[in-house]
Amino acid sequence: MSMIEFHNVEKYYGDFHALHNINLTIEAGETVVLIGPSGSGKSTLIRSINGLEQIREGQLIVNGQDLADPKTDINRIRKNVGMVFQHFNLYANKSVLENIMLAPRIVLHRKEDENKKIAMEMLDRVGLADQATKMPAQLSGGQKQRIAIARSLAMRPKCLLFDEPTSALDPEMVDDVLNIMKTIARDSSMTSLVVTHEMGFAREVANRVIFMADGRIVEDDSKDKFFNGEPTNERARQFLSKILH
Ligand SMILES: Nc1ncnc2c1ncn2[C@@H]1O[C@H](COP(=O)(O)OP(=O)(O)OP(=O)(O)O)[C@@H](O)[C@H]1O
Repeated sequence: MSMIEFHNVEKYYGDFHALHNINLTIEAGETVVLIGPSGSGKSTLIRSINGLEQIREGQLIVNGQDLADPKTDINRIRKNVGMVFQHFNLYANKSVLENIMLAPRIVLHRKEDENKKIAMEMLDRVGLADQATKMPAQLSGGQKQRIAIARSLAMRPKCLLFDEPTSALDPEMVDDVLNIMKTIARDSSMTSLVVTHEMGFAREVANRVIFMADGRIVEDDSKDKFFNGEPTNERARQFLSKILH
């Protein structure tokens, strides 16, 4: 079973046609980087995978469940598909540890002692075990994003969606976050779909690079074909030459 399948998906915001005939299959364990100009539909595509945006036509199957089927429980999908946002979205009035423990407690009914143990393991994984009792406001942007990643990992998802996770960060904090994302990408049991402008990340750990323009997927290549060979699509080629120089 594939992790994610888009079949002829169309998405509208009112009259605006945001996604055109999206066909895309992502297998378990893949790391897929999604790039393209501003407004090309990258966020819309990624947000539709965990039901933050609703598609109008076509079929979208995530972890074997059809999102368009009214019987599908979106919370069951969200248990397995975590999301990391540009602006962290931590709960400001809860400690770092509480931020991480909240969803497993409520959604998975994980026992308190096990929940805390796993939360501390995840904090350790992102190098912030010593920040457990801090409040989000006491952390830097890079630390907040690492906590947001730990929070997603604590749900033990099969798939993680990253929507420009480093673009709100000061440059000196970007690498710390990317290094954690690289370890996640190398974990073959995790599927990740990453919207990013960080081409170093894409070159190092992506399996595939997808390029979007005007709400369409216009290029879907292996990493090597994309970066070594010339992408077939003219806009992808232009975009690539701009960001690599
Ligand atoms: N809630 C919304 N209502 C109306 N239009 C929207 C909404 N969200 C996005 N759009 C429009 O849909 C198009 C695709 O937006 P989207 O955010 O998916 O692009 P993107 O490729 O992620 O862009 P960026 O790189 O700037 O984040 C844009 O033209 C945007 O203005």
